[in-house]
Amino acid sequence: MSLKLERGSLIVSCQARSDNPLHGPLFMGAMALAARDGGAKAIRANGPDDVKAVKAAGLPVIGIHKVFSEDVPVYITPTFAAAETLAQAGADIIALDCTPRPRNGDDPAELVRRIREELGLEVFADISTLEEGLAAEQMGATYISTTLSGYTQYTEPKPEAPDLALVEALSKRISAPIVAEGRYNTPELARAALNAGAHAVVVGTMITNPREITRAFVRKVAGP
Ligand SMILES: CC(=O)N[C@H](C=O)[C@@H](O)[C@H](O)[C@H](O)COP(=O)(O)O
Repeated sequence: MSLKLERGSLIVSCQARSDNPLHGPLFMGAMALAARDGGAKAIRANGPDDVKAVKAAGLPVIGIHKVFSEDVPVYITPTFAAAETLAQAGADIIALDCTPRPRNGDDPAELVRRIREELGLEVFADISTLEEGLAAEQMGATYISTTLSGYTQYTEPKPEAPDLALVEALSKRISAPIVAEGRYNTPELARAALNAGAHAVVVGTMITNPREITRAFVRKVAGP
């Protein structure tokens, strides 16, 4: 299966870090089933174990492999080896950090080329600026996603709102489908992304992270 998303598709990101009580393939697999039943058109998942588990929902899977290493900012699928484990687990497309930041890993253009040629898979580029989106398109990425806006040193501090301006700027300059991702925390914001030119929207935290959702409620309820 490759990733052929219709315009207006909702992608649900099912991820839970190791300190999250919902960490692990059992919970992420169940999240994917719930997302599918709710109408999601694809799942974004982290690591080969979770990718395998979410495949059971029968939806296309955008696989990422977060590998953290000290002193470098890039952690989303930084190496070909990380991408390979996702392919073996059944990912339908590989997402990776396509920013030009220092990494313990492979140059993103080289990674895109090898993933396409050696794994036979397409690439979903995570970027944070218009320039990075333009570069990712040149590298041969199939989808360009605003995932990292607010999370690179030069786009910090992270605002509360999603980066709709980046979606609009990318959609005016790039013919590849643009995916809006990062802080789309309400259905209205997801709709606004489509109106700004996005082809699809990824929602993570507000659908699949009850701890963060609880925190958001607590902040309002317990505040002045
Ligand atoms: C910056 C980074 O590492 N983003 C990650 C990428 O996979 C995930 O932690 C996010 O949850 C995902 O992008 C969806 O965004 P949101 O959870 O805001 O809906």
